[in-house]
Amino acid sequence: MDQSLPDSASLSPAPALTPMMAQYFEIKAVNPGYLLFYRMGDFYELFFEDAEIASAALGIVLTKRGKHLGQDIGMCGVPIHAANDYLNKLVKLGHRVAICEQVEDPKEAKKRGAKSVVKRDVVRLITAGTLTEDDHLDARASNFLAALAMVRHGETDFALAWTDVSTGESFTADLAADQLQDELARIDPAELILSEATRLALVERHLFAPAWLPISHIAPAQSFDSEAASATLRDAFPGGAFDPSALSRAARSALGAIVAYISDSQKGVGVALRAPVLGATARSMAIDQATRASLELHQTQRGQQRGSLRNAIDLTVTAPGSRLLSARLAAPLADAAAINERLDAVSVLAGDTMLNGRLRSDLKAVPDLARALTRLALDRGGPRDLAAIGKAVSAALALSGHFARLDDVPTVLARLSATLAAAPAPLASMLALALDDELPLFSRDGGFVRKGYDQTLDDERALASETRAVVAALQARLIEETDVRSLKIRHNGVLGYFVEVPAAHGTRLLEEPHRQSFIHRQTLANAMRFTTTELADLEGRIARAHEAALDIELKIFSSLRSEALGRTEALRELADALAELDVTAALAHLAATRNYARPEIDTSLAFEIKAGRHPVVEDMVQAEGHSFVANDADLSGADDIGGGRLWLVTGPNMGGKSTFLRQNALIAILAQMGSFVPAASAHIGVIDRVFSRVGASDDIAHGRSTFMVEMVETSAILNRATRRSLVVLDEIGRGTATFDGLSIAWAAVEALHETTGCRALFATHFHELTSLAKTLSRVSNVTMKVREWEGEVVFLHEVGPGAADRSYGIQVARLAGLPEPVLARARQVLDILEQRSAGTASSSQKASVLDDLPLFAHQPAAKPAGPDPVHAALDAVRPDEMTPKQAIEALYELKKLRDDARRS
Ligand SMILES: Nc1ncnc2c1ncn2[C@@H]1O[C@H](COP(=O)(O)OP(=O)(O)OP(=O)(O)O)[C@@H](O)[C@H]1O
Repeated sequence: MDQSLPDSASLSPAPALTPMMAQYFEIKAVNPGYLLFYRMGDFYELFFEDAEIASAALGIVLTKRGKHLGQDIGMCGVPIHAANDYLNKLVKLGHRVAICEQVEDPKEAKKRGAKSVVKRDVVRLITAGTLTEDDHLDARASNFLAALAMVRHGETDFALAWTDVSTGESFTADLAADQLQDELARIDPAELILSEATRLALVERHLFAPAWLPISHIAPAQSFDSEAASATLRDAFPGGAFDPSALSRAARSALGAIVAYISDSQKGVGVALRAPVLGATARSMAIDQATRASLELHQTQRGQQRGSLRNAIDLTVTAPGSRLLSARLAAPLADAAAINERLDAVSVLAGDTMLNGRLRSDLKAVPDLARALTRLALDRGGPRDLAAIGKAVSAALALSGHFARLDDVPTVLARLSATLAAAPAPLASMLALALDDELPLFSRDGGFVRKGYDQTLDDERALASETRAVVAALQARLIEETDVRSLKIRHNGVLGYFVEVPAAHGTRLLEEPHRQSFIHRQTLANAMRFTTTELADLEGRIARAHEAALDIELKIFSSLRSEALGRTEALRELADALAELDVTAALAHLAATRNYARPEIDTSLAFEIKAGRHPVVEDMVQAEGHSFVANDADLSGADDIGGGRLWLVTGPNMGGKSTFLRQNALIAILAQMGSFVPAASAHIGVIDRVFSRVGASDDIAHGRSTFMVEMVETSAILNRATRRSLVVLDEIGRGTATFDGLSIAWAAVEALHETTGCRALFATHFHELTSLAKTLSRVSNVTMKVREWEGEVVFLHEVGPGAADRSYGIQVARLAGLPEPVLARARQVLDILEQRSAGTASSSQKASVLDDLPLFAHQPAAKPAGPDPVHAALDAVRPDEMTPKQAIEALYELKKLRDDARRS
C-alpha cells in the first residue's frame, strides 16, 4: 500500500495543492484525452471528470475524496485484479486510458520525508488500436491501427499505413482521394490516426466519412513529418529489414506516424512490427464499401455475423487461420496465376479427405503463435506465451510429416511444408524441458519451471518446502509445550505466519510461562493469534527461499524469452504458414463437404456459371427443408465484340432476382480469393472490380434519401467500372417517379453496354427496358419463372430466357397479409391502368378510375384478426357448474360483449 498517500483530511480543504494532487495534475496534463488510471495501492483510482465518465460507463460507485478549489473531488476506483475487464469495457466504448503506476518503492519515497509522494509515471497508453492481450482482443478478428497521411504536392495525394499491433503485421498503400473510403472500409480499423490539417482538408472535400469519427484520433502534425519518419522507421526496423526510401513520401509519413504512436503508447518498450507489405491494395480485386455491405461479406446489413458470407464459409480451426480467411475475403486476388496457385493447393487437399482430416485435427491444437510472440517482444508475455511457441513449433514439425504421402505437391503446399519442416525444433525441446505442464499467466507468480531443469532452483525449492516440514515440526512442539491440542500454525497475507488457538485457550498463552514466548497479535471472535521469535525467524527463511527460487525462475524466463525472440523472423514465417495451411485445409473441407467446384480462372472475359448457388441462402433454404434451385449465368464476352454481356433480369417480386444477382457476385469473389465455388462449374476471366448495388437503403443519418444514395452509387459505378469489372445492379431508378426512374435505368444500361463493356446483371421491374435487347447486341433478357395456380403465384426460382410481362406485386402483397378489400381495389385499379397503357380502356373506364379513387380511402378496414370476445366468453361458460344467478349474469355479460363489439 502506498504509505505516502495523504488521507482525505490532508486533501481537504485545499488552499494549495497537496503534493499528490500536484503530481496528479502534472501527469494528467501530459496525457490529454486519456482517462488516467492512477495507481494507489491495490486500486487504480480515477478523479474529477475521469471519475464521472468511468463511473457512468462502468456502472461503479462515484465517491468523493476531499475538495479542490472548494469543489468536491469526484473519485472512483477499480481493483487491480479486475482492472483488465474494466479496461476492456472502456476501450470498447471508445475511451482511451493511461495507466499510471508507482515507479518506486514507497519506502524510497518515505526516505525523502514523511509527506513525500511516491513517484508515479504513465507506463502504457491503452487505446482500441494498440491492444495486445488476449482478453482484450477477438481471437478471430484482426485489430488494425491505421494512419492516414496527406502530402499536398506529392506524386500521390494520400497514403494509408496500417498494422495489427498484436501480431506485428503492417501494410502501406498509396491511394487517390476517391479510394480512401473504400480502403478504410476494407481494413475496418479499430483506430485511425491523422493530423488536424488532414482532417480539415478531408472534411472540406467531403471525403471524411462519418464512420471515421468515433475511431479518429488527431495526432500532432510533427508525427507525420516524412523527413523525421525515415529515421523513426530505420530505428523501428533495424538490420535493414526494410528500406524506408522504398516508400512514397506520404506512405513514409503514415507509417512513421504509426510507429511514433505505438512507441509512445508502449512507453519505450519497442514496437515489434514486421517489415511492411508495400502497396498492399494494388494487387487485389477492388470491392467498394457499398458492395461489401450489399453482398454482406463480413457481416449482414444489420451488422450481424450470422448470415454473412464469412460466417458461411469459415471452417478454419485456429484463430489466426480465421483472421487470414477474413483478410482474403476482404481482398481477393486479381492475378490469375496467383489465384490458380491457391486453387491447386485447395484442390489437392479437397481430393484427399483423409490427409485433410489429419491436418485439420492436428491444426486444432496449434496456439496463436503470432500474438504470443508479440506479447513476449513487448515484454508483456508470460510463461503461457512461451509454451504456446513451443507447442506451435512441435505441431508444425508433426504437420510437415503429413505431406510425405503426396506424390505431386503443388507450389503452395510445398512452400508451406518446407516452412513447417524448418521450424526451430531445438527451441521447442528447450521449452518443453524447461516449462511445467500447468503454467501461471504471469512470470512474477513463479512455479512454471519444470522440476529437474535447474539444480539451484530445485535446491531453493527444496529449502522452501523443507521449511514447510519445519513449520509442521514446530507446530507439534508448541502443542506439546502449551498442551493446546488445537493449536495451529497458519499463514495469511497480513500477518504472515502466526500461531492460532481457540479463544478459550488464548488466555493461557497470555499468562506465564507462555507470555514470555508468545506475542499477542490479534483477537477474533473464536480465536486468538500469536507469533513467536522462532516463527518470525522461520518466516524470514521461507520468504528468502521463495525469493531466491523466484529470482532463478525469472532469470530462466528471461533467457528462454531471448531464445525465442532470437528466432522471431523464423517464428513469424511459421505463424504465417500455419495460418495459411489452416485456410487452405478449411477451404478444401468446404469444397468437399458442400459440393463446391473448382473455378477455371484465366485472363479472358468469360463469366460462365453452371448451376450456381447462393452460399448463404442455400443454407437457409435447406434449413427450412426446401431445396435451393441452382441457376446458370453466362455473361462471357470478348474484346472483339465490345466487352462482356449484360443480362436484364425481370420477374416477380420474391421471385429470387436479388439472390441470383448476389450469388454470381459472391461466386466471383470466392473464386478470386482462391476458394472453390457453389456451382457445378465456373469459368471466370479475372475481374478487377466487383460492384453490387442490391437493395439500396436510406442514409437519413447522413442526409441522403434512398434515391440520392442510389444515384451517388450508380454514378460511382459508371465512372469507375472497367471492361474487366463485374457489375450487379438491382432496380436502379425505383426511388423516383416512374418515367424519371425508367429513363435513368435505360441510360445506365446503355452506358454499361456501350461505354464500359463490363459483364453485368441488371434486375428491374421496368419491363419496358427489355426492348433494349433488340438494339444492344450483348444485352439478353432473362426472367425468374413463376407458375400461377388457382389465382396464387408459385415461385419456381428458376432463371430462363425471356422477359416477365408482370411483377405479381399484388399476389405478393396478399402473401404479406394486405387486407382483402385493399387487394381487390388494387386489382381493379391495375386492370384499368393496364388497359389504359395498352390503349384499350374506354373513356368511361378511365373516368371511373378517377371518380372511384377517393373512395379507396373509405373502404372498410378489414376485421382485426384474433379471437372473437363473444365466442371466447361463451367458451368459458360452464353451465353445469353455475348457480341460476351466475347464469343470468353470464347472459347479461355476453349481451354486453356483443353490443361493445358492434359499436367498435
Ligand atoms: N434459387 C432459389 N432457390 C430456392 N429459394 C430461393 C431461390 N432464390 C430465392 N429464393 C427464396 O426466395 C426469397 C426471395 O428471393 P429474392 O429476395 O432474391 O427475391 P427478389 O426477386 O429479389 O424479390 P424483390 O423483387 O421483392 O426484391 C429468398 O429469401 C429465398 O428464400
